Amino acid sequence: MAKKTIDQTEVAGKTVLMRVDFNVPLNEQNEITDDRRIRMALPSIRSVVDRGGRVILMSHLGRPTGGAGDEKFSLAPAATRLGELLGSPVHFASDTVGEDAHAKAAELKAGEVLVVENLRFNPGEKKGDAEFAGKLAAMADVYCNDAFGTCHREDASMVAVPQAMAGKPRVVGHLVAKEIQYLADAISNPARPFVAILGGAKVSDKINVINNLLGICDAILIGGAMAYTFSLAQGGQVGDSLVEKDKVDLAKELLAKSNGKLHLPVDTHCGDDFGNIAGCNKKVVPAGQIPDGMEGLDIGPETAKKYAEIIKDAKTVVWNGPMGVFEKPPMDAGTRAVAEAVADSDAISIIGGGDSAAAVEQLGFADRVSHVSTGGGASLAMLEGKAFTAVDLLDEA
Ligand SMILES: Nc1ncnc2c1ncn2[C@@H]1O[C@H](COP(=O)(O)OP(=O)(O)O)[C@@H](O)[C@H]1O
Ligand SMILES: O=C(OP(=O)(O)O)[C@H](O)COP(=O)(O)O
Ligand SMILES: [Mg+2]
Repeated sequence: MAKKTIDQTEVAGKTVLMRVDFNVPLNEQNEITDDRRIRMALPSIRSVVDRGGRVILMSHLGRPTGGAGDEKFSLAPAATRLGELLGSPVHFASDTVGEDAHAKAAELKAGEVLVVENLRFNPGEKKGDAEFAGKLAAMADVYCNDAFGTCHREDASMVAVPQAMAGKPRVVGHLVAKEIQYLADAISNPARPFVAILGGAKVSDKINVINNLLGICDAILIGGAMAYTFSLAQGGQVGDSLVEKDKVDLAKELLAKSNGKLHLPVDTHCGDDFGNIAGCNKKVVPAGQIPDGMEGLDIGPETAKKYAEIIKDAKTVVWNGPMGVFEKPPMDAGTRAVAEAVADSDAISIIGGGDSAAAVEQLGFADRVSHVSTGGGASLAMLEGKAFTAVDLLDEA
């Protein structure tokens, strides 16, 4: 059923608390390397600003642990970038529900925007804590969810906050409405062969979706760090590669029921210093033969060729997660080769995820795919047919 949108909501003189996904990729200098997630939130923000509403934006960024070094997860660079894109200054509060946020929210004038600091600096966010949610909810008259990349999460800002705002308008933003519509249409009756490509670093999250994808897709191509958990499951050597030991049994089960659908790398490009990829010792080895002291950083050239052959015949492709550490050449080669194969194919192609979107943009393929989605985990959840609690609880149109 269609959800009520921000455009259908009276906002003049009101404060709109908008959940966005400003979890943008940052480089080592803390500069935003891809601002797509901010740009894609502009229509909803402008919709409120242009009609004389006040906007309070909240988001997470990264996965802060509550320890030293968390400063690098500040949303301040995202707020600055938003101001540049809007062409007007944006206020920034150095806390989320503390004194600074309250003072700045109270001073906010019609047509102005306030970004509060990273939601995940508060332990209550991941826990879905009602007290934390209540403090956010009390700041506004309207709730808007425009955080497509986070719609598969049940964090406080996604679920407990709109629950605490029952009785007030709780609506979807442009981006969420548009992404859900596009993905639902593309995957409800996919042209076949239907190929899923899975990579990236969030192995423990994303390995869980493979079970359902085996029943939906014709081929699943594995790259990124997930490959090494499968290598371990096959008794291979993974050196210092990123692995999820407690997912090895699941990987074994998935291999046993794969029915030839699950495709694993045949070779791996590895290196001996993640912190200095350009300058370290590197070599291509057969999959499952990564020496001690080295770690897998990309799929090898034979794997890229094998995957390109499968992609060539695909009619639908959904891709989440880079094939390697694409930010650091030469470990961009696998992601580039797969992106090229997807761009050259005549398949409907959807590439989703904060980092995957950055990869296709930086490698120059964004204009040659059907849809670049702001959500990785979120688009996979849609592909699995999972419902989003964070959207279901919003008002019907
Ligand atoms: N072999 C690997 N080892 C470590 N990190 C990897 C490897 N392959 C890819 N990555 C990293 O995965 C990250 C993206 O993962 P993820 O967040 O799951 O994807 P997305 O944002 O597209 O959903 C990238 O920053 C990339 O450097
Ligand atoms: O970047 C995100 O997802 P993605 O890496 O799957 O695209 C979202 O902001 C969700 O972040 P989370 O996976 O830390 O909850
Ligand atoms: Mg990511």
